[in-house]
Amino acid sequence: MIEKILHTPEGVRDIYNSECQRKLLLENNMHQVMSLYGFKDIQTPTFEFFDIFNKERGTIASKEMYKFFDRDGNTLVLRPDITPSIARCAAKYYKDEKLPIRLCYTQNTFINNTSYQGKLKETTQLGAELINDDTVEADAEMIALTISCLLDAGLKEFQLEIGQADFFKGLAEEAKFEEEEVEQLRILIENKNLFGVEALVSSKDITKELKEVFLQLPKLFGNIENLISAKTMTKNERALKAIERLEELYDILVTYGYGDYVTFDLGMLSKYNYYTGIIFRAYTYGTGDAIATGGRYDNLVRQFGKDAPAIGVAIVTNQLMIALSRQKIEIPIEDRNTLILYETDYRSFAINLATHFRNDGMNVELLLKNPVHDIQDYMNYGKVHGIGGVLYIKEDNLIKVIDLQTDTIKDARFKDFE
Ligand SMILES: N[C@@H](Cc1c[nH]c[nH+]1)C(=O)O
Repeated sequence: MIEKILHTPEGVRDIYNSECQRKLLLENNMHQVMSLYGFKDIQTPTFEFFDIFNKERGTIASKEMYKFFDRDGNTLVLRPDITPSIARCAAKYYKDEKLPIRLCYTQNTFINNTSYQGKLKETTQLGAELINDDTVEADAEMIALTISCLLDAGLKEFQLEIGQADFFKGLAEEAKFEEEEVEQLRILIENKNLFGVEALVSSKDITKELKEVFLQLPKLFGNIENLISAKTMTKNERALKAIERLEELYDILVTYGYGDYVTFDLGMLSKYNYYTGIIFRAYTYGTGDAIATGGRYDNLVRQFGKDAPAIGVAIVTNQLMIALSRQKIEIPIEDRNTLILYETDYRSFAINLATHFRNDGMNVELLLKNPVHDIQDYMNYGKVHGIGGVLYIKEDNLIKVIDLQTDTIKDARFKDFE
């Protein structure tokens, strides 16, 4: 029975010991990259009013959110997505700012998805949002930032797939599809279900040319040349503009030196309806899920009262950790702690020594030796708990210096540490 209270609910888990150390280090390093691109931190609340994430915003479906009530009867949700919260903050705190705003965050999201294949319901996102910039240069910057972060994490082989929400939207607009049909078609194309697309499109009264592009859509992916061929398939202005934007984007990414990391997919559509322009996802070996997702959302901030274009990305740290571990890429953590172990008689000396070392920036674990345990027990303990060395204060004026990396023991005098 007591075992039961040790369990966590399906979809959430404890992260501890070296895994936790590696996760935080990874997040810190990538956060550093975001700082190098000029992004400034923001923290938003873990739960917000349901309205921030409702259907109109275009985030996830209501049934996938964790909802609850406050004592006044307001419906609250655990944030399933951070972009709408940032849009709210941009409208609230930067209302009159006309120039670009760069915000970044490391926060958890909560999605009540079905529990298949151990999918996590709480994940950490390392995100960046660039508001008040509608240029293709901003699109390129966010993609370059994503690539820089993934390279910094140690990944070598990954691809960033880029789509353009407007390509599909332009065609759907021309076909005069109902909202529901658009949604159906979106799912079929996203799943590359050619038969489904054919069945749906054939039942509609649209030109042969338009039908053909819809049928081709799930196949319109690959390198930049595939985009050029897609241009001959339609005269739809919005769709053509979408391709031109992608071509320009590619040119800029080549300037960044990142051309080889990107491919294009005009059939890529997102479950998030707030995307208005480019959308992208990063994939690598070792996990089927995207390790980063992002896109342009030019209409979302307006819903909170500020007319501002925006683009952002979220790197999903948990997925990235899985990929790194399956690719055997190390996140190098150091065993940086020193253990000062002392007998009661030497308490003052031990405390003073620990303070002295801490003032010098060393991590010190201070421990009174329990006679029940021998020195070997403490050495084993140190190895499991990230300790590089033990200073055992045993006798007057004698310190045993134990190096846990080499298992060597040397004697030192008190004065050696003054
Ligand atoms: N919020 C998106 C990622 C994103 C950040 N900015 C724009 N898009 C997600 O959770 O997938």
